[in-house]
Amino acid sequence: MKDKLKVAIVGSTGYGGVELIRFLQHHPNVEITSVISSSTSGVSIAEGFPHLNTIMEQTLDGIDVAQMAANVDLVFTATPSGVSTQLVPQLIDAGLKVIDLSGDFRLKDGAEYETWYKHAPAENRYLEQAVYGLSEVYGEKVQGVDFISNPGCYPTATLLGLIPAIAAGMIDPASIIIDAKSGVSGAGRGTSLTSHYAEINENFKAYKVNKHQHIPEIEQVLTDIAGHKVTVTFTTQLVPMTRGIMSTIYASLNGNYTDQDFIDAYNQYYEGKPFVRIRQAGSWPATKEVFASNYCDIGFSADSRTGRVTIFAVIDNVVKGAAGQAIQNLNLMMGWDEATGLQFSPVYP
Ligand SMILES: NC(=O)C1=CN([C@@H]2O[C@H](COP(=O)(O)OP(=O)(O)OC[C@H]3O[C@@H](n4cnc5c(N)ncnc54)[C@H](OP(=O)(O)O)[C@@H]3O)[C@@H](O)[C@H]2O)C=CC1
Ligand SMILES: CC(=O)N[C@@H](CCC(=O)OP(=O)(O)O)C(=O)O
Repeated sequence: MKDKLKVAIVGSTGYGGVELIRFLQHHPNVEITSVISSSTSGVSIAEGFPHLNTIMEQTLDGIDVAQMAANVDLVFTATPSGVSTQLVPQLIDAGLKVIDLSGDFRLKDGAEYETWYKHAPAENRYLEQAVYGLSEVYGEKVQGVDFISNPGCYPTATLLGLIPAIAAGMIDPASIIIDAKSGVSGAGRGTSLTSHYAEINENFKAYKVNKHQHIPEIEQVLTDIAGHKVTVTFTTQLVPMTRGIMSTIYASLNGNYTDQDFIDAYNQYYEGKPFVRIRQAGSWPATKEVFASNYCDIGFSADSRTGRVTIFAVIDNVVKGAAGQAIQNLNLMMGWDEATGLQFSPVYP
């Protein structure tokens, strides 16, 4: 039997890390060799996460780069921004493959990173080495590389919703407005007033308006696709649910395009991509329809009266927006079927 790829998960006690465990446990080509926490070690992960009782009782390890280099092939870093900047270069220098879930290596321009993330950037050579893993768009670039920067949750939904229309010249990139909503798990497991039950329950709340760190990430990719500088208006709102992102996108049409024109263009762009599903005309996706799965569902309404299109893209932020796409990228990196270990139906209702 072929040897399995040995992986470690740093940040395994966070939402992204625990979701990596849920999927990787069933991945036929992977063995989780080490689950790592910077704050708790020597106890079973099931102690802090009783839903893993009898399923995953591995003991949490501390961070030890030399030990990882000796025992594993690849490290997922599901760590906060600012932490990955410090840790990932050490892992790469130790000869490990890395898939980083943070925002620390997504922006190619270190100065721009510092402006939006308010942390010092990683050295340029690491920013240059990182391949941005929006799987459906940059899947070929990811193949065979050693270091992938996994996209942000909002950018994943937004970019998958926009790229085919921009690539086909169907919309004016200068007109794009993105109205994005996220469940609270997008903010991670750390406690803050924002995710306090009494603050979020029965509440809708805009935040980081025109200051969100995903704005430059979305613009960087759209600029690459359009071939000229693209800027967007992007607003994030917290909604009272646990998982899910809906990105509602408005743009001016470049012609008399119908819903069916969009459906055809998107089906063509995403042909052979198992995790993007395009809705029929008159049907728009809901977050529950992708819950706990790696799917991104997209629907349209092209309006000849206003000359604008509304595009809806939904994902589960913890899966397609983080752990699921990271595993899809692992599969692409390793030359495996990109759906390996990810073929679960959404949980419904
Ligand atoms: N939640 C989401 O929907 C998405 C998250 N992301 C990104 O993925 C990363 C992980 O997010 P998420 O799981 O939600 O975050 P959480 O806050 O839930 O978890 C973060 C993890 O990082 C660990 N950690 C904290 N500080 C350090 C440190 N100094 N050194 C090493 N480990 C540390 C924590 O565990 P411990 O104290 O045990 O070490 C914890 O397990 C973040 O960069 C986030 O921005 C990206 C897309 C979507
Ligand atoms: C609901 C919520 O708070 N979401 C977070 C997404 C954080 C995240 O995923 O950050 P990176 O992708 O930059 O790592 C936010 O808006 O900042």
